[in-house]
Amino acid sequence: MSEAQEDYEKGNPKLNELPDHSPVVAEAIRIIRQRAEAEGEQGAPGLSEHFLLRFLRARDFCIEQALRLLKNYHKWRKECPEITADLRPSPLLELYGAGYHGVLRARDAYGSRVLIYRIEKWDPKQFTAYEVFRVSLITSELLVQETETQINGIKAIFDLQGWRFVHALQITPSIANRIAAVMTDSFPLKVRGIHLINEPLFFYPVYSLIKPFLPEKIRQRIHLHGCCYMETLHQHFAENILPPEYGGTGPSMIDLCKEWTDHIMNCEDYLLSISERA
Ligand SMILES: Cc1c(C)c2c(c(C)c1O)CC[C@@](C)(CCC[C@H](C)CCC[C@H](C)CCCC(C)C)O2
Repeated sequence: MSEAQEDYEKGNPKLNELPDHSPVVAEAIRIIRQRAEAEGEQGAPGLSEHFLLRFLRARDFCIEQALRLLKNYHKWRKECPEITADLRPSPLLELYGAGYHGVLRARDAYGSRVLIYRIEKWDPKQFTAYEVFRVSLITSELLVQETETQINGIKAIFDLQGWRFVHALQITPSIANRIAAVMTDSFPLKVRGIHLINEPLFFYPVYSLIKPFLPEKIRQRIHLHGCCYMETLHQHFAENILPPEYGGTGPSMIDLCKEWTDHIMNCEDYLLSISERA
């Protein structure tokens, strides 16, 4: 068995560093495309090189696992039209405007992208959990285009300040199931860390709804910091990349939220083109 064949069977993180057009990468793309076509996988975004490459990188070039991820991705999208049918950000502008979501300008020390969500800014009377979920999917679809993010993954900080009973009611078992699926084997991003801060006691029942669906590997990457999070959060993220709201010296949340909103609004045509009912 050749070296490349062995890598394709077992996966090898070293291949992630190879440039898009190296022969080993090109061969992997050829194999996975052939198999995907043979199994009738032809979703909305097609089977282009750059599309297939993100599945290979997410699974360190193990072709079997990358193919399973690709199938789960298509299946998940079809099963969740409330989330995937229309990925245009404009219907969600008020949520963005409230400052619900931003992405840090700088990557962390491991090259991961860092996302921040502030539950306090989500009014459940105005937006359903499906719409709030869509915010995360839109960001994920844009970040997954970046080679560095395909290699080094993402980290998310959820600020659960202001989490209320009305929020908890939105997290039905079916939503909990979708949260777990998209974090584990239905989206081609490596989830390198989930940091919950300011979570109140009555968030734990919601967490225990999601937890059973998560594999051990992901569970270990979820950190519950509570309300005295500053010190423990700073063990994971350098102060110079965090906004002042979280004890850092980086750009403020207002600026980050605005920047990210402007960016996704500029990508509206692309986001429409990859919507499930485009
Ligand atoms: C590709 C991708 C997506 C799409 C994604 C997340 C991650 C890590 C991804 O890699 C995390 C967030 C999530 C699952 C959307 C969550 C939407 C809900 C409605 C937010 C409510 C608040 C949660 C009850 C808070 C805790 C959830 C953690 C245990 C993730 O969307």
